[in-house]
Amino acid sequence: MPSFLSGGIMSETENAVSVRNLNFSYGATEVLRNISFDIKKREFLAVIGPNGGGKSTLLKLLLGILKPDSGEINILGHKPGTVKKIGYVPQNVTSGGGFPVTVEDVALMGRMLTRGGFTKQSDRDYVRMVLEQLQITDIAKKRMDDLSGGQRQRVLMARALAGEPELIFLDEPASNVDMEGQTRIYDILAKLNEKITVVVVSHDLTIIPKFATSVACVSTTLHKHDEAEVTPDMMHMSYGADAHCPVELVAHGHPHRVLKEHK
Ligand SMILES: Nc1ncnc2c1ncn2[C@@H]1O[C@H](COP(=O)(O)OP(=O)(O)OP(=O)(O)O)[C@@H](O)[C@H]1O
Repeated sequence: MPSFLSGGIMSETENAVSVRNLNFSYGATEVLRNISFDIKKREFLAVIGPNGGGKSTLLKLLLGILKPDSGEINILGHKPGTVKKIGYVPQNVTSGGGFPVTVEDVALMGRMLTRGGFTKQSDRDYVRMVLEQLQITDIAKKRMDDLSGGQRQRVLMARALAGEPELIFLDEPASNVDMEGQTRIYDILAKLNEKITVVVVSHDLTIIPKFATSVACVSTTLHKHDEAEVTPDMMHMSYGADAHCPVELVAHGHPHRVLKEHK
């Protein structure tokens, strides 16, 4: 059976993402200061950091939704917003948007956004296969307004994957999803990561040892480690000077595993 997990032809640039001296403020609120980092192709980067640290803002800059105050961003060899083969799953999908569109239509729109032209039967077949792999075929004809938050999140993931991206950004993709759904999402991302670059913002540090190949901590500045480990510096940046293990580390049954050093 064909699978969207087997697609993804990489373009020729060495890095999927390169950022140099990036600065961004919302008015007088400085959000990101002098950030430089690279994401290599086929990395699985986990982006962590405190609430309000600038993680979502960074993703929006990489996607070209926001413009930097200064600095350079290169995505698959191009300027942000000009590359089609990028998937994005946004955070907090709290409403269906009030549009009378079905799940199938949303996923198909994702495919047509990156591929252009008219919808062919092959596009419909591909979308059906993506829905199957995400186990949402049963809701294909439902309207977005009639879905739970977790279902909507999976539909937006389907929309991103339907475009056969080379690089996918996900902002807390499992936040509205139960444990079984979370495992399914991360298993799919791990499989996708055999072919494409994955960047996931997550508060759940337990994904790091299981899935990530690198970790970046964003708290106005950015510290990146090209290994799947959270250092004491990152803990300090994310959770403050008196940081103890976050609840998720214990609750998911992997206490302390991601910590290089724990005091
Ligand atoms: N549209 C906006 N206008 C003004 N300020 C904003 C806007 N969006 C975000 N901010 C502010 O920018 C800062 C960074 O927000 P951002 O959402 O990027 O952080 P985050 O790390 O993704 O947070 P969280 O983990 O809570 O999702 C915060 O202080 C936030 O209040």
